[in-house]
Amino acid sequence: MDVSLTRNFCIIAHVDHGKTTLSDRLLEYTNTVTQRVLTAQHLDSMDLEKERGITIKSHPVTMHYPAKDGLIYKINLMDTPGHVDFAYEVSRSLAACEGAVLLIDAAQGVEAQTVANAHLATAQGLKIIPVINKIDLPSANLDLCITQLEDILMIPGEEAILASGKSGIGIQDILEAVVARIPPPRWSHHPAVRALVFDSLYDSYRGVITYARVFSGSVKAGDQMLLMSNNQKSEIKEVGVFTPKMTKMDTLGAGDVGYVISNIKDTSDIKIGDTLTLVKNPATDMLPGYKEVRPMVFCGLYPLESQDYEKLKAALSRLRLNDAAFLYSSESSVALGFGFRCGFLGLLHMEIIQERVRREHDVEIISTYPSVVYKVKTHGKDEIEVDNPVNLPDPGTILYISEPTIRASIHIPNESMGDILSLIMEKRGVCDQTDTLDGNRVMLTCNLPLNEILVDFNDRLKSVTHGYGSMDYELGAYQESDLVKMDIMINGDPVDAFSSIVHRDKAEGKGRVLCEKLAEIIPPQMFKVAIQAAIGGKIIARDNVKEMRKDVTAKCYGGDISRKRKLLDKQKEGKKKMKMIGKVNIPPDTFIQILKN
Ligand SMILES: Nc1nc2c(ncn2[C@@H]2O[C@H](COP(=O)(O)OP(=O)(O)OP(=O)(O)O)[C@@H](O)[C@H]2O)c(=O)[nH]1
Repeated sequence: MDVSLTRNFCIIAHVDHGKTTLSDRLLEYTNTVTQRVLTAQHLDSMDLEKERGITIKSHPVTMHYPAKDGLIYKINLMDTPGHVDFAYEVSRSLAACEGAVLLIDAAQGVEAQTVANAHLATAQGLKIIPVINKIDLPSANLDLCITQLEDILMIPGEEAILASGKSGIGIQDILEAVVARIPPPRWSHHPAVRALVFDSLYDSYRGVITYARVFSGSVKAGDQMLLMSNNQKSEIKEVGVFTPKMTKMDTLGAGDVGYVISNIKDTSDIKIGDTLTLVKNPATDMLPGYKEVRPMVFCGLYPLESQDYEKLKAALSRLRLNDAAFLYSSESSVALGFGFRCGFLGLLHMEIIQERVRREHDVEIISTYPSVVYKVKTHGKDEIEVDNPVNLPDPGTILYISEPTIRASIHIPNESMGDILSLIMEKRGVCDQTDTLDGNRVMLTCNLPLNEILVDFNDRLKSVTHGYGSMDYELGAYQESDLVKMDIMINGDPVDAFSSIVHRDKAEGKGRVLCEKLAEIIPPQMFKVAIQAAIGGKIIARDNVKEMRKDVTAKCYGGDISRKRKLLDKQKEGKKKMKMIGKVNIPPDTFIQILKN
C-alpha cells in the first residue's frame, strides 16, 4: 500500500478526559470492531485497568477509513496512558506517530497533563488536532476551553473539533481531520530498515511480542533482526498488525504499526525506544530519542504468611515478564522475614503491581515504606546508590547524601494558592514561577524532593483544591540534603522495617508521630515497653506501650472451670498469631497499619 494513504496518530489527554471511550467509538465507526463485539472500553484489556478506569499499557490498532475524498486510508491509532508514571510510554507512542489528537474534557478544561502531553507532542514535531470532548455534559464550558486552548497551548481556537465519545458526536470530523491535517509517514525513504520498538509483551504461548512502528524498509518472517541498543540478534518468526486482535501479515512495511515475534526469550532484552533493524544491510544511526528507563521508587514486599514466599516469588517473576520497568531482587528483614526489594517507575506503578500481586496471584503482602534512590559518598570510596535505609553506611563515614528532585508544574484554582504554597514549603519545595492560565487558574512551577511527594502529596493537592488541582512532573537533578537515617526501637531492639531516611529537620516530628502510633496499635503487654525513635543512637522521640495483663477470666466468678479454660486457651491462641520483636508481641497488621499511613 502507498505510504501516502497511511496515517499514524495517538490520542493524548489528561487522565479521565475520555481517551479510551473515544478510541472505542473510532473502532466502531470504521467497522474495525462491531458493536456486538465492542465491550465497553475494548482497548483496556487488563481487569485492573477496567476497574480503575485507567490505561496502563499502550495498545495500537489498525483501522481502514473510507474518507470523503474517495480514498481508503490505513489509520493506525495508539491509545496512550495518561498518568505521569507512564510518561515514557506516552513519549514512545508519540514518537511512533506523525500526529496527535489532544483531548480536552469540556467540563474540566486544560489540566496539567494536557499541557505536558501537548508539549511532548510538539517537541516530537507532531501535528496536534485539538478535540473538545464530552460536550454532551451539562457542565461543558466550550468558551472557556477555547480560550484556554489559545492562551495556554497557543493553538488557534478554530482548529478545535467538538466531540463526545459517549454520544458519538464529532467522530467523522475527527477521522477527516486525521486524514487531512496529519502528514503521511515520515522518514520512509531511509536506505536501511528502521523500526521503533515502543512496547513489548509476554504471551505464554507465543513468547515475547515486540510492538514496533516501521519507519523505512520492511520486515517479514525469516529475516534476521538486530536490536541496535544491545546488538541482540534473533530470527523473526511472525509479523502482523492489531485489528485489535493480533492478525498475521506477510510483511510490515514503511509506516506500519504492528508486532514482531522473534526467538527472543526474555522481555528484559527488549528496550522500549530501541531501533530494530536487520542484520543484513543494518542501519547505522538509531531513530532519535532512546533512553534507558530506571525505577525511581523502591519498597520491600513481604508475604504476610512466610509460607507464601515461593508464591510471591512466582507472582513477581510473572509480572516482570510483561513489565520491563519493574525490578525485584530478594532481601530479608529481621522483622518481616524473607521478601523482595522492588523498584517501580513511580507510586502509581507501585500500587498497581501490589494490587496485582494480591488480586491476580492471591498473595497477601506487606510493603515497607517507599524509598527513592539516594547517592551516598563516604570517605575514600566511590559514590554508592542506596534504595533501602538499612543499607545506609555508618553516619560517621558519610561525606554527603544527595536525593533526587522533581520539576513539577501544578495547576490550581487561584483561591488555593496560599494553601498550596504552604504545602510546597512543608514538603521542602521551592516555587520559582507563577503563571496565570486564565482568570481562575494559575500554574506553579517548582522543585521538590521526590521523596516528599511519594506518600501523600497528590492526595493533599486534590483535597486542598477540592479535586481541581493537578500536577505533572519530570525528574530533576540530584541535590545534597541534610538527610539522616531514623531507626525505630521497640523495647531497645531496632525494627528494620520501620527505618527510614528523613530530612534532619523533620526527623523529630516524624519520629514522634510514629512512636505515638505504635504505642496505640501495639496491645498492652505484660511489662512496660518503650518505643523510641533514634538517629545514630541518639533518642529523639519516645512513647510507652501500656503495661497490663488482661484478665480474661475476671468475669467468670464462680466455679465454671471449663469456661475459664476455654477463655485462657483462646487468649493463648491469640498470642500465637503475634509477631515477636525481642520479647514484645506485635500483631502482624501493626506493620500494615503503620506502613499504610
Ligand atoms: N459525559 C461523557 N462522559 C464521558 C465521555 N467520554 C468518556 N466519558 C466518561 O469519562 C470517564 C473516563 O473515560 P475514559 O475513556 O476511561 O478516559 P481515559 O482518558 O481513557 O482515562 P485514562 O486511560 O485513565 O487516562 C468514564 O467514566 C467515561 O464514561 C463523553 O463524551 N461524555
